[in-house]
Amino acid sequence: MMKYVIGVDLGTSAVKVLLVDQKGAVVAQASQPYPLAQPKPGYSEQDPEDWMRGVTAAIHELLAKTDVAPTAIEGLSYSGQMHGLVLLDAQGNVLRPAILWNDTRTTAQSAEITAKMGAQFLAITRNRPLEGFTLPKLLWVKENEPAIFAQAASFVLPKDYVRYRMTGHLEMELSDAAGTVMLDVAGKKWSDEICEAFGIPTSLCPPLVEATKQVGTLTPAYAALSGLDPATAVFGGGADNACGAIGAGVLQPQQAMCSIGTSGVVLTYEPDATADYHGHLHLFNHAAPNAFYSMGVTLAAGYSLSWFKHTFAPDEEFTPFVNSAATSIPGAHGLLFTPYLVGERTPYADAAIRGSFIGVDSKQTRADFVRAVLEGITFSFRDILEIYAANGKAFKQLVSIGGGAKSPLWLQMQADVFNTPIVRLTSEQGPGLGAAMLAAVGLGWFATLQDCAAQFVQVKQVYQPDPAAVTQYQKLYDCYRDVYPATKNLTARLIDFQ
Ligand SMILES: Nc1ncnc2c1ncn2[C@@H]1O[C@H](COP(=O)(O)OP(=O)(O)O)[C@@H](O)[C@H]1O
Ligand SMILES: O=C(CO)[C@@H](O)[C@H](O)COP(=O)(O)O
Repeated sequence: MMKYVIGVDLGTSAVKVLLVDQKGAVVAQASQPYPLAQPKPGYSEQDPEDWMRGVTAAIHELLAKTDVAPTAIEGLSYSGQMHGLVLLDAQGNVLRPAILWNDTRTTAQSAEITAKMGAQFLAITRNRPLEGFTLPKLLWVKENEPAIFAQAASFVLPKDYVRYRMTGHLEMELSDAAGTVMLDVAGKKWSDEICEAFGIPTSLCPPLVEATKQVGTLTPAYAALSGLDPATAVFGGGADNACGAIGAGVLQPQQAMCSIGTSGVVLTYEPDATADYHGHLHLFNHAAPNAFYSMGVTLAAGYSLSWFKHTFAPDEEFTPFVNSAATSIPGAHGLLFTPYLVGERTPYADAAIRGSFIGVDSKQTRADFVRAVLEGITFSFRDILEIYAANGKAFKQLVSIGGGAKSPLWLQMQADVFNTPIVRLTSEQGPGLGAAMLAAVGLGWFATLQDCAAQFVQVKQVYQPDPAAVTQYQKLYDCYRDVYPATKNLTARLIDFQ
């Protein structure tokens, strides 16, 4: 009898669930969106209850789409949006809305961490204390909501909360824990030094669990609610970018991926923790055992496109809207866009920068604006590749995943802007597939994630750079690079008018 696993990808815009068989075929998938609240400029929050509603509804939809018996689904694991702070009281109740990875209210706390620990912080956590990471969020709650902080008994990350609700086991998984910047990344343990320096009781930090470790099974109550079998084995899961890398087969040195979700990421596998990008890129524990990955992050990648669509074409379908950019040309008839809608992380750690359209001309059409948005997002990924290049790393190809990888036009644009072949997989659901692979390996179906990738990760097409477009895009990228310094002070002054 064929056996199955489920990968639950708890994204920022939606939860995606994948039912995958032992051969790696995605036999069914379902998705449920949830809202994102921005109560003030720079704030970004979600209600963990919305995640639970979304996950359960998506599992119902998944089961309804197939006649696979729940008892044939042997395991389930997760991929989760990173860094989001979920504060729990002693009974496991959520104390306030989750503060997400793209929330930048924490500039003062980030500066405070740098002032206090500086280079030592980078040496322990292998990262700079950027606004999006969890420790500055914890400090923000401690300083601004002391009554809530006083009630906190533990904190978890988004997918760890969902796993807790499904199994009753409260743990934090290692690859995601790295993104709290409270971890000794090379030592794979909580840093007592950091907790002590910032007055965070170590009792708040839950036990750590590895990605392929079984934490338990579903509670009878959640099994009854979801329609899954109570014996379903539940595994730790991973940070969405770690899972995206696994689902893209990025499991060897020199392999790299580009992910266009709500955020945008360029990531490469690091076999050990010796890589040193001096804090210009993140370095985290991989969900693959004893490995690491480095990455740069564009805060508003797919989010910029979604913002543009819901603002100017709310009633159109995504695919024709994106395809309308084909009627424009490289450079969008002289229009450039920078995707700094919520500030930026890589290469500019700047919560105050905002996006811009430069070169608006009366001959331009809406298609030019769509094209400029796609190009601006893609140039922001090129910025990350330039950091890798400055550190001696050039990639032979990049595997492209995430919602943005649905678009052939955007995939070709990536090949042209990066002057690098772009690999499209049979499914763009890299993080969800990675989550399913963690369950498959946890169940012992494969000895290693690499063995599992050889079976599960299938290439659909490779997009080769077009030399004429590469030349055009090089000139345009040179202009793009000049937009940040020219708009930094100007857009910061406009924030007061928001
Ligand atoms: N047909 C499409 N073509 C190109 N991009 C798309 C398409 N549909 C959605 N997207 C982009 O994909 C993004 C969502 O990607 P996804 O990987 O699901 O994100 P997340 O995991 O953050 O929820 C959206 O912000 C949107 O810009
Ligand atoms: O903050 C980061 C990585 O450091 C983001 O990449 C989040 O992990 C959200 O991912 P998506 O929802 O865009 O997949």
